[in-house]
Amino acid sequence: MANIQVFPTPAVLYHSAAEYWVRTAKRAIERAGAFHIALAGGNTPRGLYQLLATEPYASQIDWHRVHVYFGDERYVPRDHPDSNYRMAREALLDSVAIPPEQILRIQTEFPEPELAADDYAQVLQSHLPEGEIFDLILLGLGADGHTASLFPETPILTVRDRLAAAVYVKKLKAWRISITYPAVEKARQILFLVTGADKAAVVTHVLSPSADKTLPVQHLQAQGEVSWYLDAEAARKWEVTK
Ligand SMILES: O=C1O[C@H](COP(=O)(O)O)[C@@H](O)[C@H](O)[C@H]1O
Repeated sequence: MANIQVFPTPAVLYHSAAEYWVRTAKRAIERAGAFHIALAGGNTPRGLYQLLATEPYASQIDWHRVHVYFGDERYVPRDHPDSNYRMAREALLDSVAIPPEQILRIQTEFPEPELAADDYAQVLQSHLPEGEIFDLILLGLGADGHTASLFPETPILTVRDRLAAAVYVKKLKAWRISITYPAVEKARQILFLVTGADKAAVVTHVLSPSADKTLPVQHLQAQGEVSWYLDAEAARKWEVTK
């Protein structure tokens, strides 16, 4: 059963998510000496990343022990405005003392997206602790029900033998590279961040136990703890129907 919390504004949500990150990082570092986290891309998490780079959060985290991965990436150069890595770098990674070799971005320099995905699958296998388990994966939710780049009606949804894969998203006319269901499902903790009125319909669908299981996020068989942090706008229809 997921833990679902609704916050009045994105700003309040970001503070709670920053506290969640700090708690989870401290616990992982106490337990294993390292914190392995996969970041979400898109717009929603930017405010969280910016907050983590400031006080009172930044000094509570031992950044030297943080290992950063990405849940998905657009197949664009790393300094492209659409790059998830660029967003995270500008909002957080440039401002904190994570050793560069512990920032494991999805390398989009490969001539084919499949090669970039194969490379990232190897990176995950060789860098994640035994069992390929993330301590925390941050995820978003698209209005069409995608999470990471697990888009509806795409072949990546059936991939279970690799930790990362490439996917062509017809409606975007673009390639993405994403971690796959098995990589997500093994995580110790998953935190979804969803804000904005444009997500209200999909939030209601995804969080209603009786809704048709048509969206990728509904097929996630998470083994660890799952939390949903919603702002009031995103939760508005769900709160009415629950
Ligand atoms: O394209 C993407 O979309 C989702 C949701 O993004 P948001 O801006 O609507 O929050 C995101 O989680 C994913 O990482 C990203 O590549």
